[in-house]
Amino acid sequence: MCAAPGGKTSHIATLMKNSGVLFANDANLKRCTAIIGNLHRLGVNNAVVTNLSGHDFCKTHPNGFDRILLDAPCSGTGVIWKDPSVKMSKDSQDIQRRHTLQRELILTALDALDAKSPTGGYLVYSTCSVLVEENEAVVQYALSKRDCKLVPTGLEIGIPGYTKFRDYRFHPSLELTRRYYPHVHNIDGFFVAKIKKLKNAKSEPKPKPEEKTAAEQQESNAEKTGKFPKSPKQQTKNGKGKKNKNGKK
Ligand SMILES: C[S@@+](CC[C@H](N)C(=O)[O-])C[C@H]1O[C@@H](n2cnc3c(N)ncnc32)[C@H](O)[C@@H]1O
Repeated sequence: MCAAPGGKTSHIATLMKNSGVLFANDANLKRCTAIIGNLHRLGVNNAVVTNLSGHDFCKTHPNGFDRILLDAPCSGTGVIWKDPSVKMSKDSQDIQRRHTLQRELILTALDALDAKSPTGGYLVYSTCSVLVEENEAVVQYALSKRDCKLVPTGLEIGIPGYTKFRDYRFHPSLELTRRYYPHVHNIDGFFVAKIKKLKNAKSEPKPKPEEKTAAEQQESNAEKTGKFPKSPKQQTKNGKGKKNKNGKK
């Protein structure tokens, strides 16, 4: 769904051996030309390249795809070793913007899948970010908004995704997702989740207030205020939680 320049599309095309139909979409027209170039170079002749925003993707083929890869636009915090400028060029507002876009795209991707597909109904969500806000929090949001469940990725390496992180609490099935770190796995920092869509009819299961996890509470607070909760380190830095000279908070 966010396919340029086409690295993963080319790999999928190789696995499909020019059978079936492979759609490669990207919102950036210039970057679409890179997909076309790569597919031509590799002799792929079963692919259709489209230039749509992911938001419109499900409108073209609602419930129409067997499998979707959403390799979402992200902060790139997993590839800092290749591009150290990421450390200086991204602030918390960038992360908030990406988190919002990722949540929109993951719902669109689920709406474009066919739950009744005899061979699929699967969405793979991935990022080259190591931030919980772009990974587990996005998947948790999808689980709360659509009838779907996490399934094993089938990947042999990688460590399980977080079910708890600082104040976040995620569904236990988040441990089926996989995280990768350069210093552990000698590859880019990466996150992968495989999701099975269970029903084509849209349903937004609304949790009762008492069922809201801390993370969901934070999510809705973040939606209201546009701000993520600060990490304990940031809170100390800003003086919150620090005692004043009289020993009072
Ligand atoms: C992580 S890159 C994809 C890399 C690609 N999957 C590969 O393996 O070569 C994310 C892509 O998302 C695209 N993108 C950003 N916003 C988008 C949107 N709203 N809809 C669709 N694509 C979008 C960007 O143009 C960028 O090419």
